[in-house]
Amino acid sequence: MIYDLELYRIGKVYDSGTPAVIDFNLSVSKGEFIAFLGPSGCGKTTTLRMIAGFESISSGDMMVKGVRINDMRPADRPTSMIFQNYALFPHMTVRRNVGYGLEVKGMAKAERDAKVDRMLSKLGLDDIAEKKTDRLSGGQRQRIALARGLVVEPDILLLDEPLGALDANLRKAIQNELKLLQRTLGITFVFVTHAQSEALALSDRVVVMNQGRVEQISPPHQLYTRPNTPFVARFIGRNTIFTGAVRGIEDGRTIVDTPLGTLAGSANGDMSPGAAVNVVIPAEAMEVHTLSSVTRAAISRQSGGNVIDAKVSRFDVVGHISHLSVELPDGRAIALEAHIDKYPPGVFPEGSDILLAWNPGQATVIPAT
Ligand SMILES: Nc1ncnc2c1ncn2[C@@H]1O[C@H](COP(=O)(O)OP(=O)(O)OP(=O)(O)O)[C@@H](O)[C@H]1O
Repeated sequence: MIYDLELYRIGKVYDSGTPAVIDFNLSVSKGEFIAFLGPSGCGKTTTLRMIAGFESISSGDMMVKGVRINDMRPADRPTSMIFQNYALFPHMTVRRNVGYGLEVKGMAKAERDAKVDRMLSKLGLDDIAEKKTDRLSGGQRQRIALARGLVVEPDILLLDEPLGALDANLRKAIQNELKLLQRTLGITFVFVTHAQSEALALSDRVVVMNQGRVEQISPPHQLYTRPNTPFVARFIGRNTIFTGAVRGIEDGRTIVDTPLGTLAGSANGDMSPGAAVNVVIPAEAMEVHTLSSVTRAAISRQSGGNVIDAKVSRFDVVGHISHLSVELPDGRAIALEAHIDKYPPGVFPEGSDILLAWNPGQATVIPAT
C-alpha cells in the first residue's frame, strides 16, 4: 500500500544540541485528517516544518506517495502550509494573495485566474476579492490563508495552529467548515494544535506527543477509552489513575493489587505478575452508590471487584448537571458529573460515605512507565 505520507524514525536535533523530535514513525493514508497534539515544546511544529521542508531532517526518512522527500525543496514538495499568523501580504488584494503560489510557479494568467476564482467562490470570498487583507476580520483572513494553501492543489495540507488566533465562537464555526472542506476535497490534512478539544473534534487520528516522542497514535475515541501510556492517561480526558502491581489474569481480566484494594481491568500490552502498572478509569465509567442502597458485596459482584470507598466533599447543581466532588481514601479528589436525573439533589449530601464502582471492561491497565 502506498501512503500519502510516511515518516520513518524521523529525528531532529537543532544546532543547539536540543533533540526536538525523536524516532517519529507515522503512516498517513490519502484523505486522512491527522492532528499533532501535545504541550508546548513537544516538537509538533518542528515535525510539521520538516514535512513542509522549512526545517532540515536530522535522521530518518520521509516519503510522500512513496517518493523520498528529505532533500526536496519546499516549493517542489506536494505540500502546502498554513501558518498560525496566516502570513498574508497586507498590501496585496485577497485575489492576489490567493493566487500568489501559482504566480510564483509561473502559471499563465488565464489558468491562474480561473483556479483563483474557483477557490474564492468555494470559500465564500468572492465579495471581498479586491480588498486588501489588512482591513479584514480574523475569520476572513483565516479563510484567505486556507484558499491560498489549497489553490496550488497540494496532496497534503499542513496547518500550524490555524485557528489559534480566532475567538472561541468563530473557532468553533471554522472548525466545522474546515472539516467539511477536508471531507469534500479528500485532501490529506496534518494539523498542529495544543487544544485537545480541537484535535479530538476534527481528526481521524491524533498523534499525542510529549518531549519530542510519540506517545500514542489513535482515533480520538480510543485515546479516551484506551490510553497507552501514563502521559496520555493524564493528558486526555478526565481519568483517575491507581498505581499497583499485577497479581495475574482471571477470566481475561488483569488483576492488580493497589493500596486501595484489588482492581480489575483490560490490559493494554503484556502484563507479567509483579509488573508495576497503572489502572486508568475514565470519569464517565465511575458509578456512584450510596452505602445504604445496595450492599457492598452486591456492587462488587456487579463490577468485577472494582469498588472503593469514598466520601462526598461537595455537591452542586448547575443547570441540569450535577457536579460531585469526591474524596478518595488516599486523600485525592476526583470530580464527577452527570444529569440531575442520575445524581438527584439530596441523595449524595456533603460528608456522606459512598462507594465508587466501575465495569472492568472500561478500566485500562497500562505499564506504569
Ligand atoms: N530554531 C530552533 N532552534 C533551537 N531549538 C528550537 C528551535 N525551534 C524549536 N526549538 C526547540 O525544539 C523543541 C520543540 O519545539 P517545537 O516548536 O517544535 O514545539 P511545539 O510542540 O510546536 O511547541 P508550541 O506548541 O509551543 O509551538 C523545543 O524544546 C524548542 O525550544
